[in-house]
Amino acid sequence: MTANMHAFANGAELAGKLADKVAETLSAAVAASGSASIAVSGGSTPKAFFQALSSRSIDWGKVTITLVDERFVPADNPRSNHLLVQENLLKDKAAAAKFLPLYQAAASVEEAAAIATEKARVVGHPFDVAILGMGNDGHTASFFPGGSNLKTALDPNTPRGIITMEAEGAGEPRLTFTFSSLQDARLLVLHIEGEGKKEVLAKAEAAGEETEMPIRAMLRRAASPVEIYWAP
Ligand SMILES: O=C1O[C@H](COP(=O)(O)O)[C@@H](O)[C@H](O)[C@H]1O
Repeated sequence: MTANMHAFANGAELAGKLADKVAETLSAAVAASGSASIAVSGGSTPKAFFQALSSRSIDWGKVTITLVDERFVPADNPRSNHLLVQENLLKDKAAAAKFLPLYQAAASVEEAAAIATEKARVVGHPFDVAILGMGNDGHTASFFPGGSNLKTALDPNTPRGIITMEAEGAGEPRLTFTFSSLQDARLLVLHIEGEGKKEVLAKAEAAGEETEMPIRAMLRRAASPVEIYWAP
């Protein structure tokens, strides 16, 4: 519905300010309800933000961290988003947080999605914080253009939970929270960096089909305002 742009001089400044905002939101949630939840993205962008957040003083033992999306690979695979979070966020003060993985050692990605959905029932109604990324093709989470389950993923009537996605640009089969699971996060952030991503965002903000650039679903229909954090 609404998007607010927050532009920073560089990635380091963005990482610090975003970590401050997220820490404030998680601490407020812990104070209000005794627990807090955050779903984060993978990819190359969030590393510095994860490191900044891991040093913030939050009652981390009451915080559950999960992923917006994941590849169907175990946590020791270099392409695993879990591994990225393990190495950059689940350390320092944040080492006390609980982590809820999307990958499950199941016989199929469909089975893994069902197990992960069951395990995730306890968090995110709504998430206190969701941090989205965006690929150069306009995907967010694992909502890929041409994705096998894209229609279901973006359907507002698809229940909260994790579904599978396969797409040409995705590499491995994916596990992804649905649009309905993420769009009402109390703090909904789109974290992007670089001039190229700014151009992709401008294209996504223009007219066109959601299925061509699935980030449009968030920009157009999310119940929460999308807070865009950008640095060159
Ligand atoms: O595939 C993925 O990519 C996007 C964006 O990644 P980036 O490397 O361009 O920052 C990310 O948001 C998503 O979680 C990840 O699985």
